[in-house]
Amino acid sequence: MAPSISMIHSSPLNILDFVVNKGHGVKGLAELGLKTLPQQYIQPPQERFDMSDDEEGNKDTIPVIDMSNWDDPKIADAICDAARKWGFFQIVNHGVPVHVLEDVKNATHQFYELPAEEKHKYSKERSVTNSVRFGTSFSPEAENALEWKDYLSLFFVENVDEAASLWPLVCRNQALAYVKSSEPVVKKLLAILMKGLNVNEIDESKESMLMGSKRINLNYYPKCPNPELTVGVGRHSDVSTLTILLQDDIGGLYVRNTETMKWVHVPPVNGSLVINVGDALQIMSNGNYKSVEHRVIANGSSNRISVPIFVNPRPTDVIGPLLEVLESGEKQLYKNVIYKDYVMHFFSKGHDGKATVEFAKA
Ligand SMILES: COc1cc(/C=C/C(=O)SCCNC(=O)CCNC(=O)[C@H](O)C(C)(C)COP(=O)(O)OP(=O)(O)OC[C@H]2O[C@@H](n3cnc4c(N)ncnc43)[C@H](O)[C@@H]2OP(=O)(O)O)ccc1O
Ligand SMILES: O=C(O)CCC(=O)C(=O)O
Ligand SMILES: [Fe+2]
Repeated sequence: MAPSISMIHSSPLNILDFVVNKGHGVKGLAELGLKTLPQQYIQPPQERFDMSDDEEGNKDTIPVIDMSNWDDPKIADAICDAARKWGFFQIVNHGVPVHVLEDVKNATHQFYELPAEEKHKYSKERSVTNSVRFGTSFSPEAENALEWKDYLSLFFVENVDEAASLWPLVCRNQALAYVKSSEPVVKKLLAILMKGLNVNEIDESKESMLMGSKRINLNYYPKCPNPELTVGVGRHSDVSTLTILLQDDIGGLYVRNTETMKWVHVPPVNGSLVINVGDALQIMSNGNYKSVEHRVIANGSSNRISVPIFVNPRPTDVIGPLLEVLESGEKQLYKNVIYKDYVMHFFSKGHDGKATVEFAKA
């Protein structure tokens, strides 16, 4: 029997069962026509978005960098400066064809249009592989309040073609095309960022640490009955080396300006990709490049999707500040950690802003 709103609301346990265990996700919950947000999603006041942060006066914006002349030293400087100051920037003329971006956005919608029982096949409990996971919120077992987001997460170490044979058919080719066609710009960005740290050659071991594994997430944020009480994604920094984020035209991603501590909107720019430094690169660069806190608000009038590619070390890699950086004599801020341990720590708790990186503090 299809559940009714009153059945769902009657017991707090039913919400979790419906959303997490039965695989309906928050999309299924939103489609029941809820008028009020279930209590499990109510965030503490300090984690809700204060709309006064988004007033006209807050005119800060992250840089938008044109990559068409990427080997121009001015472009390289702009990229390294943005990674040092903001940890975030947008790129245009990046070489990933517009149709590839449109196709992966459409495929994301198509995946979420599948019946719940179809998506549930990819849940942690049922998926035939750890590398394909459909889930909701961030770490529902560890969070005090849930987040208003569903995701499909596709992971691979090096060989994407092999991994992709297990990805859902409805989005497989489109996700694959997006991963493959973004690879040249990822390599260019990493080469520029490494040069900015006096690393002039990326050998095999560095290549593994910088981009030995990837995770592509298809995120879905359904329309929310009380967006002011919850979040799409709570304050966090990514644990990746770099993240390449494709967003649709709805908006709602905010980045912390680490000087003013204000939240700055990342406006959708047609055809652009949002790039951000993750914790792994903050650690390798000994804090010279910043992995900055960001969050996504919930939206009361529109569904939203985004498709981040997290470019990571391999799980077994040991990461720490690069020798080339420490040679200048700066104090070592981070110790060496096994990347898998770092990621397990990240997933073992709810989103807690910049606290994850404490795990690697020297
Ligand atoms: C979901 O909302 C998110 C996600 C993010 C992600 C931001 C990133 O930067 S992702 C990049 C992370 N890096 C990697 O994935 C590369 C390294 N990966 C690994 O080392 C492994 O895949 C692993 C993460 C350590 C998982 O190892 P495995 O041996 O396969 O063990 P599992 O039992 O599958 O998982 C262990 C533990 O982690 C949780 N978890 C695993 N994968 C995910 C995932 N894709 N999404 C959410 N949670 C995941 C899982 O809950 C397991 O804990 P249990 O207690 O449940 O057993 C940013 C913001 C977001 O809102
Ligand atoms: O949806 C977005 O714009 C950002 C999502 C995000 O920060 C993440 O998945 O790590
Ligand atoms: Fe993120």
